[in-house]
This record gives sequence, structure tokens and C-alpha cells, in this order.
Amino acid sequence: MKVLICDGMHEVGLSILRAAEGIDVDVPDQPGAEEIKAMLPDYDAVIVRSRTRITAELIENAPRLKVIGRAGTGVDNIDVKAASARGALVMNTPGANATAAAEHTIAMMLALARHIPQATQSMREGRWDKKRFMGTELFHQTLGIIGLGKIGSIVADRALSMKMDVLGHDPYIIPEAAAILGVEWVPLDELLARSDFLTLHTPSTSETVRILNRETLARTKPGVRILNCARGGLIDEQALYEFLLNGHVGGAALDVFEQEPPVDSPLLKLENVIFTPHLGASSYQAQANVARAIATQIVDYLLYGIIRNAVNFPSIRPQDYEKIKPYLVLAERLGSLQGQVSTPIQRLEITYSGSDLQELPLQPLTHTVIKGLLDPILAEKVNLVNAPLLLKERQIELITTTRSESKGYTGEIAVKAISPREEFSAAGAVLQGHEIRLIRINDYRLEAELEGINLLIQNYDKPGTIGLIGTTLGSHQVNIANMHLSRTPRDKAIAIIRLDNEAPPEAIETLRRHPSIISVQQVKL
Ligand SMILES: NC(=O)C1=CN([C@@H]2O[C@H](COP(=O)(O)OP(=O)(O)OC[C@H]3O[C@@H](n4cnc5c(N)ncnc54)[C@H](O)[C@@H]3O)[C@@H](O)[C@H]2O)C=CC1
Ligand SMILES: O=C(O)CCC(=O)C(=O)O
Repeated sequence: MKVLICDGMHEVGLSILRAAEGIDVDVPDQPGAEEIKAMLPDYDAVIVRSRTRITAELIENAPRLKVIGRAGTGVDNIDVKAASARGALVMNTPGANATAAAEHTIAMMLALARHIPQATQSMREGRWDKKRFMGTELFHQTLGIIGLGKIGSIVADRALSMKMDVLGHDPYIIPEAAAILGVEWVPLDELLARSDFLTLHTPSTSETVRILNRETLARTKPGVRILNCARGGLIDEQALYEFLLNGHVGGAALDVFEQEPPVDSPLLKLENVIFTPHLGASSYQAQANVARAIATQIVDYLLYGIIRNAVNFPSIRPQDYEKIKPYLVLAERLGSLQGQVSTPIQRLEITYSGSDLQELPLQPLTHTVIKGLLDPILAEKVNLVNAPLLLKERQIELITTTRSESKGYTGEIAVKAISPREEFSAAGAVLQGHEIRLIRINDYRLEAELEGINLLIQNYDKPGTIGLIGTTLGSHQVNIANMHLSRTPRDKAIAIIRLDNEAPPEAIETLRRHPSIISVQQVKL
């Protein structure tokens, strides 16, 4: 496995990657876009900070790429949609640089309030200008925080310790949760109208891009000071410039920009704006944290298939991994059985029952069923990341249900495929924490191994049928490993016959032609 590191990495992360057996690491010095384009096709993983953009074009030309790691929080420099379509995971390190970004925000607020950068510059120029740099205390000033996630919450905590009054707006956080932080949750308009300092801590999304624009800036309190240590696109920079120029906005502290580095931005010329070159995460501790986190995540994924902090795949906590492993195998085999038996499928219904599955994350299992289902059908590479997208593209409706009870099993997965003419359902369970069994096919109950090459035969429950199956397979040199039978009261039966070797088409055809046999399907699990 080869890992490419584009934007440098703290030694702590490099050591983790270099110590992993089977992983080779390359750290070119600040490679440009063309260089990355030429190198990426040879790599299984790439790790970036905010400097490198991983575009759809790069991803499409990197057939080996399995995972894109972001040593940080925001993934807006990575085309996550293109990565998902190609089945590549995108992982970040949530929270690992949150303290650094929050402290940087507080530093910017204090520097802005007391004109520290301007005073430093003035002294360098030989002046002792006490009057010019009269500042504002933060004590009892109102700070409005847009985005009360990991960074916003730490900013709130530090601001409260300086006795600021803290307002917060976050549509995805309930007022009660904000109150626990000591923050008064208010609608956006109220936050704009009441804040003396206003700070942004949201990701860049279609909802948040240019959240501060001419219209919203006009609703802010006159003299407001604006801080942005989140993403440049959150503020319309031209509008901010106009509001700074006309004095409605009293000052701004910017760590991030629409274009980085900013070129010819008029903001750079304004005396009441202070800047840092995207330094929010640039503390030794944060860089060690993100490097350690992303290196461990990449090693765990490439070598052991453990997925953590993927923005395009649900995470499995390390403590759940051992327990979920056999269910992942069961999910894939049930999906694969369906993929080989039922086409075309209109609707897929997955039911999770039993106590084991109440405690485990179900989304990875659902993705795994879908992967198993589509793998035998599609020519393109299906994996856990792109499987749900491919299901959607094929217009297959997905319904998942959970039940706390499972008859006799601690964990049962049932997968029903509904096609225009028929339904086929198969259920499986994990016994004693590791043995995978097929426990139901349609109405037939059984307990069969779910692996290898199998014949799935539906027949009329008549004497001699099993003998006929054995003789026919034997005459084609096909050895039976084991056999499970089940029948319903309606004189029909089902047989799952595990074979040592594949049955040739002629053997299957001979069986199909027999009047006591309803259907024969060979499935490879
Ligand atoms: N300057 C720097 O070096 C750094 C910048 N960042 C930026 O900070 C952002 C926030 O990071 P975290 O707090 O760790 O992320 P987070 O995911 O913990 O928090 C983001 C919060 O924004 C909220 N949000 C989403 N849409 C919103 C909307 N329309 N209005 C108000 N709130 C909304 C979410 O509900 C969430 O609570 C990152 O996405 C990244 O872009 C992060 C680290 C360093
Ligand atoms: O890696 C960096 O320097 C920037 C950090 C950042 O913006 C993020 O983590 O979202």
C-alpha cells in the first residue's frame, strides 16, 4: 500500500505510517497540482491539509485510490461526491484541531479589540502612539457565535470565562443544548442585531456560503466586529469591504479567505482589518493531534478495513468492531445471495432483529448488504462507499426496519428483494458470536452454512427427489459437501446443497427439467 502526503505532516503521524508493515510513505516537498496528478495514480491513499485540492479529475485518474485523508476538519478542498462515486473514503480528524482554532479566534478577538497588530506595526515604524489605539474591553460585550459545534462551543466557553455575554445560532442544536454551554440560543436575525462581536464556526455548505452578505450585514449592530476563522466563502468579501468602508462594521479579523492566499483584495488595505494566513490549526499540539489521528485512521483502514471519521461512510467504533465483524460477513453474503437469485429488484427491505443489533451501528451493515447485492450484478467496482449511490442510480427503493426481538437468535438480518413478479427473502443469524447461518428462505426455516458454492433448489416434496439430485450431480463429478432441507405444509420443499465444486450448466439443466423440481439456482458466496 502506498500513501502520498501532499502538505507535510507532523513527525508523530509519519512515524505511525512508517512503522506500519506493508505501507510505504512518500512526502514530496509541497508538490504542485500537475505533480500530484502525475503521482496519484500509483497511490492507495493521499493525505492533505488545506493547501492541496483533491478534485474530481484527480480522483478519476487514480484507480488505486482507496482513501483520502484530511489532516484537519474542513473537507471543502476535496471533491467528496467524486470520491464517493469512485468508492474512495474521505476521512478527516474532527475535533483534533478544535482547541487551536478556538484559541486562535479568541486571540484574534483580543487583538482586534485592542489593535495589537496595528500598534506593533506603529512601534516598528518608530512611533509611540497611545491615543490612536484606544481599545474596547470584552467584559460584558456580546459575542454572537454562528455554529455551535466543536470549535464554536470552545469559543463560547473561553468567552464566558472572560465574562462576555454569549449568543449562539445553530439550526442543528436545540436551545437546551446551547443553554448547557451557557449560551443563549437565538434566531439568526436576533444574533445579528445584538452582537458586538460576531464569529463564524460553521462548515462551508450550500446553506452557509456567504451567510454574511449585504443583506445580513445590514442587519448587524452598527460598529459590530466580525471574526472569521472558519472558511472564506462564509463572508461575501466585497460586501464586507463596503460595510467596513462606510463604518457600519467596526472591524474584522480574518484567518480565511475566498481565495487563499488573497490576491489584490481591497480588505488587505483597510486599517481596521487584521489578518492571519489560515493559521487556525497551526499549533504544535493541533498538528501532532491531526497527524496522529489521520495516520492511525489510514493504517487501520488500509491494513484492517476499520473505518473511522469517514465523511462519506458511517463510522464503526473500535469497541464495536469485533462484534460487528461477523454481521458484516452475514450482511454481505445475504446481499450477494439476493443479487444472484433475484433480478430485477424494485425494492430492498432489510430488517435487523435481536439484542446484538440494538447495540451496533446499522448503517455499515446496510451498505454491506447493498454491496453484496450489487457486486455480482454490476461490472463497475462496488464498495461500501459507493454502494448506496449505485442502488439509488438503479432506482431501487431501500427500506430498513429494526426489531428488538428475534425468535431464538441474538442477532438476525433478513433481506427481502421485491421484483415486479416475485419476492424472495433470506434471513441469517450469527451463532455464538462467530458462526454465520442461513436461517430462513421465504417461509422455509433451516440452519445452513452460508458460504461457498451452493445449489438452491425448490421442489415438490415427493419421494425420490433428493436421490435424483444426488445422482445427477454425481454423474457430473460434482461432490456434495452437505445438504439442508426444509419443507412447508404446502407440499413444497427447499434444499440448500453445498458443493465442493461448481455444477456445470448441463447438470443444472437436467435438474430443472425434472417435473418434481420447481427451480434450481447456483450461488457463490
Ligand atoms: N481556520 C482553521 O484553521 C480551521 C477552520 N476550521 C473550520 O471550522 C469549521 C467548524 O469546525 P468544527 O466546529 O470542528 O465543526 P463541527 O462540525 O463540530 O461544527 C460545525 C457546526 O456548524 C453548525 N452549522 C451547520 N450549518 C449551520 C448553519 N446554517 N447555521 C449555523 N450553524 C450551522 C453545525 O450544526 C455544527 O454544530 C470547519 O468546518 C472548518 O471549516 C476548522 C479547523 C481549523
Ligand atoms: O490544515 C490547516 O492548516 C487548516 C485547518 C483547517 O482549516 C481545517 O481543519 O478545517
